[in-house]
Amino acid sequence: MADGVDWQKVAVASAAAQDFSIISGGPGTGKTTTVIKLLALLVQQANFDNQSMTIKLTAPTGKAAARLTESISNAKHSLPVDQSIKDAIPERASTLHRLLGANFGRSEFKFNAQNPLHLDVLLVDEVSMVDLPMMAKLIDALPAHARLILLGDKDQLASVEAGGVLGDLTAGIENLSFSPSWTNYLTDMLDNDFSSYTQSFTKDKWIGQHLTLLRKSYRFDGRSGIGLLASAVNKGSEKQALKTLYNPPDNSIAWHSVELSQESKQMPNEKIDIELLGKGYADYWQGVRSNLSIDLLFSLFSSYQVLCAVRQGELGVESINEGLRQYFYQRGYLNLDQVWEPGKAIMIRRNDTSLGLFNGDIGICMPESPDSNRMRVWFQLSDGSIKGILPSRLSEYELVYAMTVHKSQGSEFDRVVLVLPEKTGPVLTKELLYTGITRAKQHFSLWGSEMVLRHAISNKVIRLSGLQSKIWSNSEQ
Ligand SMILES: Nc1ncnc2c1ncn2[C@@H]1O[C@H](COP(=O)(O)OP(=O)(O)OP(=O)(O)O)[C@@H](O)[C@H]1O
Repeated sequence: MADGVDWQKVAVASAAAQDFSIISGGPGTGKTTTVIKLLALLVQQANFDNQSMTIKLTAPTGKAAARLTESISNAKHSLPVDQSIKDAIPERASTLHRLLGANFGRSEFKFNAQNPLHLDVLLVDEVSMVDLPMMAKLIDALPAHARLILLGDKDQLASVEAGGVLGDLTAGIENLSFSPSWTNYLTDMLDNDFSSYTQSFTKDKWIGQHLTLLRKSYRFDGRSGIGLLASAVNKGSEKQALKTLYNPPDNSIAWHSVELSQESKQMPNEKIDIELLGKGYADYWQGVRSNLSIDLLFSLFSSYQVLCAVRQGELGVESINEGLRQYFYQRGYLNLDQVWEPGKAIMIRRNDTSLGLFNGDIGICMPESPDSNRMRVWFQLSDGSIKGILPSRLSEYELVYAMTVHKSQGSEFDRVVLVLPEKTGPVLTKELLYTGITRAKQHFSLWGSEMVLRHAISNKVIRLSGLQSKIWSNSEQ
């Protein structure tokens, strides 16, 4: 293997030279930093050739698109390039549904093979959440000359729907091999020796040159509690994960071990401490009482999140949400008689294109104006703007003081609490744990029994789509 390779540079060299590339990396490995430089380079090349270039940014959910909008606009401002180049890079990302022109009441998208999208470069973030049918529709809608760049973390949970496209496409990414011509290209461009990558190259490993794995996290020190725990879980190492939890190297992680009763070995004999979970929202409720702006309330709300691995059961998202609602009532934050009142936070459960809302969008209930009693549910749209909707117009939604790990994909929070279920089960996998842990930027705390935790770490998602075998079947991974 080539030593001292800067994989961010490899990613740029790869995506600049080819129409299709995938950049995978864990949190803080520099996906945005890399891609913003890549976009600047593509614009510069187009300017040089006297061509205009239309770039579009997209992500599977509103939340992920809002994060992409924020991170691209931040990264763009610190780019050391001419303003004209910055101006050609968009800041606003849309959801995939919006990009493809979702039509209310119709299953077909406006943009498709017959009516392709108007763009030259498409950047898709959080690709781990995109399922196979959606990816197929997206590829169909691309014009023939388009350049497609996919970003994501291959180790995260795959989409709940059919087919984990990113996991399948990147299955052999840890052991890449390159064709001799590609090796020469990288060697010339980057001044590193890539010759060891040609050794096991066979023709069917064509995809290797389209993949780059960013390996170094600039956000977490690899030796921090969150970094060590995420890496232990990712490697499936129960021993290292438990060692990190029992003897954390710093105060970025906490472990609330729930002991199992001797008789059943299945039920925790200690209930979860709802008060402790609820206290994490104290700043948010303070903000609600002080009538802070919706922007500020969203930022307070997203600084803390309770996550659950499952929906049902005593430690599932439904009962934890109910427990939190009762706790907020006891604290005087909520009045259980009122359906809609300041501070109630919900998540949309079904796309509603007529309202411009998508499954997973989060809404906060607050008065229409500071001196009004009329409530609206406010949503932060993918472009960063805020939209207020009359509660009576909302149909399928649920409370969101706690959410499932699946729903948390594409979001990050300063502090995360992950509640494991009482019993093991097929949904509890190392990918789910890894996704939950890596949602936390500053502090992660885990509630659950050691037995359930051990099971989760040793349980891998089994992928059912045929894409992986089609691409990698003859390759040694
Ligand atoms: N090569 C680098 N050298 C120093 N700092 C870097 C480098 N690459 C990225 N960073 C810094 O690391 C932090 C995370 O980078 P970035 O936001 O690009 O990562 P990311 O993979 O997009 O993260 P995520 O998707 O998890 O939000 C940023 O503060 C960025 O400035």
